Amino acid sequence: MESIKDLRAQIDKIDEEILRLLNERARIAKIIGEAKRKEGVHLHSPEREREVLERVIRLNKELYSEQIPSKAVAHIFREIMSMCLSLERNGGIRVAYLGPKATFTHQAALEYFGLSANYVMVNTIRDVFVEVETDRVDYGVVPVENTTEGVVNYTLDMFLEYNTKIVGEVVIPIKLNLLSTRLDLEGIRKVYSHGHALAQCRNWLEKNLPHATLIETESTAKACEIVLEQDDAAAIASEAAAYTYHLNILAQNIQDGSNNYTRFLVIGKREVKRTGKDKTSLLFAVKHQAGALYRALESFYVHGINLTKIESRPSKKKAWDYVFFADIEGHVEDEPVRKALSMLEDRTQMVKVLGSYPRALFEEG
Ligand SMILES: C=C(O[C@@H]1C=C(C(=O)O)C=C[C@H]1O)C(=O)O
Repeated sequence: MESIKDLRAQIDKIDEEILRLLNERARIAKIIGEAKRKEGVHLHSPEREREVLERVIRLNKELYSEQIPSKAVAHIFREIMSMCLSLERNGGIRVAYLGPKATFTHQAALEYFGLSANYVMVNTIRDVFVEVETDRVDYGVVPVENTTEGVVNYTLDMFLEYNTKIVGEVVIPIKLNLLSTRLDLEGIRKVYSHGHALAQCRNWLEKNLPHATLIETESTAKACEIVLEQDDAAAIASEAAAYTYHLNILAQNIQDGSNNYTRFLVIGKREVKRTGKDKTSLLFAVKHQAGALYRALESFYVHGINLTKIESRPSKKKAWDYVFFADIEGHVEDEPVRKALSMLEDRTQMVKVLGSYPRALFEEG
C-alpha cells in the first residue's frame, strides 16, 4: 500500500485541480451574470440551480455508484452555486428568515441558499413577509408544516394578507434537544420553546419533567436567549443552537416522533419556470352550499391532478367562513393544471395561486 505521505501528495494535486476548476466555473458564471444583466433577467435562477443539482446527483449515481452520498453532492454543489451567484451579484442575494440565529428556519435557509447568501434575521413570521413585500430582501424563508405537529397556521394566514409568492420549498429533519446552563435535569422548573417544538416533545416532557412550566416563545433560538439569563430553565432547540448560545445539551432527540420533519417555504416576488417536478400551492373559497367543496375538488380529479395537501383556515372576514389551502402536483404552465384551475375558478368564489415551484429535492430532509 502507498504511504500516507504519498497519498496526501495525490490529494494535494487533486485539490489544486478542484481549485482551478472552481475558479474557471466562477469566471464563466460572472460572464453569464453580465449577459443576464444586459438582457434584464434575474441573476438568481432557481430553475437552473435545480437542473444543475439534479444533473450532478444523477451523474454521481450513474458514473460513481453514489460513492459520495447524493445529499453530500447536493450540499457541495449548493455551496458552489451560492458562491458563483455571490460573485455575479456583489454581496449575493438577500434572504430574510425567522431568527434569531440557529433557528430551524435559519438551517433551512442555509440549506436552500448556501453560505454565500446575505442573511437578514427577523423576529416574526410576519416580518419575513414584510421584508419580502417591501423589497428589502429578495427572498424569505418560513416554516409551514411539521410531520408531527401539522400546519403552521400563522404562516398560512400571512398568505391571506400579503401578495408574496411561493418560489420554493425545503424539508429538513428536526431533532430537538433540551439545552440549559445547568448540567442536569435537577432544578429545571421552566422549559421554553416555540409552541410546535414543545408539542413535538409532549411525551418526553411528561415523563422527564412533569412539573416544569412550559412557556412558548417566538422561536426555538429565542428560547435559548432567554434561558441564558435564568438558572432554573431549559430550552428546546437544535444542536446548532447549543453551540451558538453556549448551552449544555442535557438530552438529545427528545421529539416524540422519530420521523420528524419540517417543510419550509421560500417566498419571493417572482414566478419560477417549470422544471417538470413541480408543485403548485393555491387558496380558494367556496359558498356554504351542499357539495360546494366536492365540486371544487372535482376539478383536480377530472384533470388527473394529484392533491398533496388540503387545509382549511378561518377566512377572518366572517364567523364560520373558511378558505382552503391546497397543494397540487404540477406547474401552472402544465396543460392539465391550467385546465383544472380554470374549472376551479368557475366552481368557486375565489382562487388565488400562491406559486408554482420545484418540489423539495429531498422530501424527507
Ligand atoms: C451561473 C448562473 O447564475 C446563477 C448561478 C448558477 C450556478 O452557479 O450554476 C445557477 C443559476 C443562477 O442562480 C446561471 O444562471 O447559469
